[in-house]
Amino acid sequence: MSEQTPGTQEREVDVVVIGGGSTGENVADRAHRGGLGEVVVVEDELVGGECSYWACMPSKALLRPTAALAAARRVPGAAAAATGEVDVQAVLERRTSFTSDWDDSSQVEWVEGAGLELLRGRARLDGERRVVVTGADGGTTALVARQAVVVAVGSTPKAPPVDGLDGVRYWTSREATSSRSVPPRLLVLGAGVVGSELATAYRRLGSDVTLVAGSAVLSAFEPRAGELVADALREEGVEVVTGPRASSVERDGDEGEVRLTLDDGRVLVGDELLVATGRGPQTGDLGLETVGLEPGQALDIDAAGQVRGVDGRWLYAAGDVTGLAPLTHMGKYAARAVGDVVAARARGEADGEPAPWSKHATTALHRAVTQVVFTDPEVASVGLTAQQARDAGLDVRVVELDIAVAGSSLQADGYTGWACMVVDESRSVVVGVTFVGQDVAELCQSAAVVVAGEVPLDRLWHAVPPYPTISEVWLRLLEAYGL
Ligand SMILES: Cc1cc2nc3c(=O)[nH]c(=O)nc-3n(C[C@H](O)[C@H](O)[C@H](O)COP(=O)(O)OP(=O)(O)OC[C@H]3O[C@@H](n4cnc5c(N)ncnc54)[C@H](O)[C@@H]3O)c2cc1C
Ligand SMILES: NC(=O)c1ccc[n+]([C@@H]2O[C@H](COP(=O)([O-])OP(=O)(O)OC[C@H]3O[C@@H](n4cnc5c(N)ncnc54)[C@H](O)[C@@H]3O)[C@@H](O)[C@H]2O)c1
Repeated sequence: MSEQTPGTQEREVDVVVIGGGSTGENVADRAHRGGLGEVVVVEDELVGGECSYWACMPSKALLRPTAALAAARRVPGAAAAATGEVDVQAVLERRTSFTSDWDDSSQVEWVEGAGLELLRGRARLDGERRVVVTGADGGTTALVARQAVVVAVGSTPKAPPVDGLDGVRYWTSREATSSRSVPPRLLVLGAGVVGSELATAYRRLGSDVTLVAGSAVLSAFEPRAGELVADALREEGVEVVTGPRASSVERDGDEGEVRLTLDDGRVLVGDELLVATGRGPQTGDLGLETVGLEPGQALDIDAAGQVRGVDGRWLYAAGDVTGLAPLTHMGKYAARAVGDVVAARARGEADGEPAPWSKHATTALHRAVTQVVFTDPEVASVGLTAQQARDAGLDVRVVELDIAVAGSSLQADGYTGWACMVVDESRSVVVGVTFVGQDVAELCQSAAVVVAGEVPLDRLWHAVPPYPTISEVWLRLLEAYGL
C-alpha cells in the first residue's frame, strides 16, 4: 500500500536510516564507508538524538561537578580547600554548553562531512523498501531503498498507570536534563537508572528529593548494588520510599505544588514531579503495519540486526528501538554491525545469520552488555547478574567481597565498595561482573575484556593488577575464588 500524496517526490537510494541519533549516525557512516554511495539519514528533531541533548551528556554534566566536590571532601588535605558551596548556575551553564544549547549544527556538519545525506522530516514505512518522509512544510518525499532500510528511532518515556497523571504537567528525563533551575522540592517516581542518577544530581544541587520506587532501587542490577546506592542516597538526605506504588497525582494549575498519593495512603508533596519509570520503543506511528508488523512493539532482530518477521532481507534495526541494552555505546556497537553487514551483503558477501562473536554479530547485546550508573557510589556492570546466569541454566558460582585494597583506601578516606564476579563453572570463565564504589566506572572496560574475551580463570590470574590501584580488586576476587 503506497501513500499517494500530490507532489510527492520519489527517489531511489542505497540505504535509508530512520533516526539520526547516535545509533543511526553510526549505521549510516559504516554503510557508507563499506562502499554504499547514497545513504540518507532521516531525522525529525535534533541530529545526535537523545544522548547528546536530553540524556547521557546533560545528565552526566549535571552530576560531574558535585561528584568531583564530594571526592575532594573525602581526602584530608584537599577537603580543607573544598569548603564552599556548589555554584549551581555554573553547573547548569556547563550542562548547557555540553548540549550546544540544544543546537545540532555541529552534528549536521559531521553527517555532511562524512558523505551522508540528511533529510529533515518524519519518516514512515510504506511497504517493502519504501519510506515516506514528511517535512516541516508538509511536503513529502518517498525514498526507495535498493539495499536496506534501517530503523533507529530510539525510545520514549513510558507513563505509568497513575490516576490523574495525564492531566498534570510533569517532568520526564527531557525536562529534568534541560531545566534552567533547580526546584526546591523534587519528587522522583521510579528508581531505575534515570531516577537514581537524577535524584543524586538534584539532591546535590540543592533540591529536597523524595525517590519513590515501586521495586528496589536499581532493581535490574545485583541486589547489593541497589542497596548500597539507596543507603548513599539516604545519607545524602534523599527520602527513599520503596514498596508502595503511586496511585494518583494532582497539581494546582501548571505551576502549583504537585501531590503524589501512594497506595499505602501517604501523600508526598513537591514542586516538580519527575516520572522515570522506563522507556519504550518509538514505533507507534512508524507504518509498521505496512510491512506486516505490529505498531508500538520493539523490533525483534536476529544476530545481524535484521528484523524478524519481514521477508526479503531489507529491514534492519538497531539501538533502543530493539529493546535490547538501551545504552548509547551498545546501540553504536549494534550500528557498526548493521552498517557493515548491509554493505557486505550489497557486495554479495555475509550471507546467512552470523556466528556468535563473529564480525557481523551483535553477541555482546546478549552476553556482554557494559553499563555504568553515575550515582555515588558508581555502579559498573558487565554481562549477566547471578540471577540471570542461573535463569540461563549456567553452572554458577558467585564470588563477592568488599572493595578494600590499597588503591581504594588512597582514593578516599572511608572508601566503601563492593565487587561481585559470576563464574560459569562448566567453562571456568567469568560471565558477569559488578563493581560498586567511587571511581569504579573506569574498571568497567577491564571487566568487558574478561567477559567478552571469555578469558579462562587460570589465564586471568596472569593479568596482574597494578599497585596501588582499585583494579587490585581483581586479584582479591581471584584469591577469594581459590586461585
Ligand atoms: C536521562 C538519560 C540518561 C542516559 N544516560 C546514558 C548514559 O550515561 N550512557 C548510556 O550509554 N546511555 C544512556 N542513556 C540511554 C541513551 O540515551 C540511549 O540508549 C540512546 O540515546 C539511544 O540511541 P538511539 O540512537 O537508539 O535513539 P535516539 O537517541 O532516541 O535517536 C533516535 C532518533 O530518531 C528520531 N526519530 C524518531 N522517530 C522518527 C521518525 N519517525 N522519523 C524521523 N526521525 C525519527 C528522533 O528524533 C531521534 O533523534 C540515557 C538515557 C536517559 C533517558
Ligand atoms: N548511566 C546510564 O547508562 C543510563 C542512565 C540513564 C538511563 N539509561 C538507560 O535508559 C533506560 C531507561 O531508564 P529508566 O530509569 O527510565 O528505566 P529503568 O527500566 O531502568 O527503570 C524504571 C524503574 O521504574 C520503576 N517503575 C516502573 N513502573 C513503576 C510505577 N508504576 N511506579 C513506580 N515505579 C515504577 C521500575 O521498578 C524501575 O525501577 C535504562 O534502561 C538505561 O539503559 C542509562
